[in-house]
Amino acid sequence: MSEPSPVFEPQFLQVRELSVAYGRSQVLFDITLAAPRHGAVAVLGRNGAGKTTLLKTIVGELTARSGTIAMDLHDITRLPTERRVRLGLGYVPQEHAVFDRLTVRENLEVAALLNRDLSPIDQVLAWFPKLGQRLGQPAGTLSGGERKMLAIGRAILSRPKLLLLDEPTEGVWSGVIEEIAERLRELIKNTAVVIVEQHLELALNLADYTYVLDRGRVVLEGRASAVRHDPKLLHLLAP
Ligand SMILES: Nc1ncnc2c1ncn2[C@@H]1O[C@H](COP(=O)(O)OP(=O)(O)OP(=O)(O)O)[C@@H](O)[C@H]1O
Repeated sequence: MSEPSPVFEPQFLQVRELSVAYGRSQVLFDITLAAPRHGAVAVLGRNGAGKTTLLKTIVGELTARSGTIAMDLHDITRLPTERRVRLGLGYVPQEHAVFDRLTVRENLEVAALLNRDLSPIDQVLAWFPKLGQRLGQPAGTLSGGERKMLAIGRAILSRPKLLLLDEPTEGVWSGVIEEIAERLRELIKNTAVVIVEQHLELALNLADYTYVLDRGRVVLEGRASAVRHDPKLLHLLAP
């Protein structure tokens, strides 16, 4: 008797041969990448490699020149951002992820208002108890770590099925990084996550699979455990 063929779960996010340009300047070249329904993939690469451009194109802030983006088998390549959000897309951008002049509470309330599928703000506070002590404080006065917690908290209020995280620990004191990482580990158990992260150890720890970009191309990919030991890795990340 022959072996039964393995059953593969379809990937939740499927990016195929994606090319993106700013005007005449092409920045991404034929990127192919996938993320499972429950699990994280990391996107690494030195400054300017194209990581943020990739996330912005998946969100719909930038338009693909060619290639396709599918989410849960829906082709979203030409959909406006709000339709992608309705299909379950969440995004924590690298910058301007919170309203500086609004308090922590107001930031969370605005996010809850914008999302139809409300989950209580209390859930965010249970996740990040530090925010509970800062509810009346303008977000602009938070520490780097607290701002990231608020940004992630705002994103999870909509219970995204796919969450894109652009440098969730940038500017965060090392003592707080593990606290954020712990929450992300919980989230990854039931969410598709794409994480762009400079903190190599953290990225390889959280992700099942890793893509390394260099000048807009995927030049190395594989299971995080294999990429970690690839001799090309440090060279590709060197400034
Ligand atoms: N609005 C823009 N107009 C023109 N070129 C841009 C624009 N934004 C980014 N670029 C260029 O696109 C390339 C990729 O930038 P991107 O921000 O995607 O890289 P990155 O890998 O996210 O870098 P970093 O780690 O520094 O955030 C860079 O060469 C950058 O200068």
